[in-house]
Amino acid sequence: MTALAQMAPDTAADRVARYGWPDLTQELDGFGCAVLPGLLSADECTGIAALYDEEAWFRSHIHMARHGFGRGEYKYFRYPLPDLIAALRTALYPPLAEIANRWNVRLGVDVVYPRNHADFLAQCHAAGQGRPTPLLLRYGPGDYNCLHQDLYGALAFPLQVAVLLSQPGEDFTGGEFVLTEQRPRMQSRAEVVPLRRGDAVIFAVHNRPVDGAKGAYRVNLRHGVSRVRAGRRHTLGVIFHDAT
Ligand SMILES: O=C(O)CCC(=O)C(=O)O
Ligand SMILES: [Fe+2]
Repeated sequence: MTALAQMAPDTAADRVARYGWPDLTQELDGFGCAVLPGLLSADECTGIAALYDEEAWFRSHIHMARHGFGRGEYKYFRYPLPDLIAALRTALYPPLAEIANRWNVRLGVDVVYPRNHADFLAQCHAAGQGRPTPLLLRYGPGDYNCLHQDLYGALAFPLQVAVLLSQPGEDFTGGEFVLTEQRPRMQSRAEVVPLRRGDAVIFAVHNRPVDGAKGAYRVNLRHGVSRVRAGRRHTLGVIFHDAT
């Protein structure tokens, strides 16, 4: 077991509270994504990436090429999650639930997410979604992640987070985080999110409201990763709904 399991989980809430949530909310409302610079330290990034080779932490291992998902691989964590990852997921959820609830109001969706992640997970479990979805991804030269949506059942929390664990320009080149937004009867919009090691991107899982002349309409988002040109790139994915 690495030092990771011993990291103090109580700092996660402080870290999350440090960010300027009004500005982040504006970014998410305007563009469907926002960056949390330096959510993890360099040591934490190295520690989490190193878990990839410790089988005991994971419930499954996916080779993307076998499924047509791209090229590269990832592993889903099993419960109990490493402390730091569990603490971050719990701490990130409440501000995101506020945004998600406002989005639902704007879209006329009659769903209110509970304030605490534990209560949302209880809803997932009651709906037959009980498998953990946080994951570690590993890309090498030529690897990429096709545009996709991380939906794992009827219940889906509309925002998710990915943390870049490797340093662009040092550990790898290429491998940009990409989001596309498909607007009804319009051409798609792409967004490339510049990240440094330890930065987290918050983004919409499948759709979000955009204001139009006749009220808010729904746009459809997908995310992926462009081709890694050289080196190795690791990411931590934090999804808030559990899977069937
Ligand atoms: O590797 C990345 O940056 C994207 C990972 C991803 O698809 C996810 O976290 O859901
Ligand atoms: Fe994803």
